[in-house]
Amino acid sequence: MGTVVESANQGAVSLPTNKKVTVVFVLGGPGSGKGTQCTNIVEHFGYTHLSAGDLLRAEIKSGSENGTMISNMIKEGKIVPSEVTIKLLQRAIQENGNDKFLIDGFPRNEENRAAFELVTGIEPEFVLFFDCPEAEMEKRLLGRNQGREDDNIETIRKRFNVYMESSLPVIEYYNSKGKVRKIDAVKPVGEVFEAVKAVFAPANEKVAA
Ligand SMILES: Nc1ncnc2c1ncn2[C@@H]1O[C@H](COP(=O)(O)OP(=O)(O)O)[C@@H](O)[C@H]1O
Ligand SMILES: Nc1ccn([C@@H]2O[C@H](COP(=O)(O)OP(=O)(O)O)[C@@H](O)[C@H]2O)c(=O)n1
Ligand SMILES: [Mg+2]
Repeated sequence: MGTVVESANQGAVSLPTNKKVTVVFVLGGPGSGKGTQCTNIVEHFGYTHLSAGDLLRAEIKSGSENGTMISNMIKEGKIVPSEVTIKLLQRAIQENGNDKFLIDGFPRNEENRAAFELVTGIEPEFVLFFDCPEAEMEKRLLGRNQGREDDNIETIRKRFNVYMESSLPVIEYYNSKGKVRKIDAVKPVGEVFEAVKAVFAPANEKVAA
């Protein structure tokens, strides 16, 4: 079952305005393994991976007028206003030929969730939720080594607070609608992916097992 993107993009580039897409939200705390597992899902199930955090970091690098604001918010572990993030997600969906998307790290608060639904009309097929204890997430973030400005203990603590206060309620919201597929994310990468596969397979299997 697909949904329709009502395009708000009236820019110079001609983009499809009514694209039917399937969306899976990939949620979980910072360092729970969202990005790692999305890479595996892309390989096995043919989705396109859109990381909200990666899109925001690319926007900073592109020299956008919002760059300084986004950069400051990421350093503080705060959630960037939905308007900015949704525009980036919409553009990425419209520019991509695929019709199946993993949206990783979004929606991260109630404002993200409600605005995305209102602007795009998209309801997720389901929400993949990586459940991981804070101590394990902290250890992973401190060892991530990707040169991220927010992978330091001060920002990590702020991000954990934002996660508890703002992101968990979004997961609860989808849980009450029966849409959450919860994964025990504390195990090694391969074992976590086995659990992920059970959620996506067999309907979506790209190649025969
Ligand atoms: N199951 C796992 N066990 C141990 N380390 C992991 C696991 N999954 C991811 N990692 C590592 O933890 C760090 C954070 O993972 P990442 O996929 O970036 O998480 P997120 O996108 O949720 O912040 C990375 O260095 C990654 O290699
Ligand atoms: N929906 C989102 C996603 C990320 N972000 C910002 O980007 C930061 C990094 O997000 P991320 O998804 O790359 O982080 P990880 O969970 O992968 O560690 C967040 O802490 C927020 O500051 C946001 O403002 N809104
Ligand atoms: Mg990530």
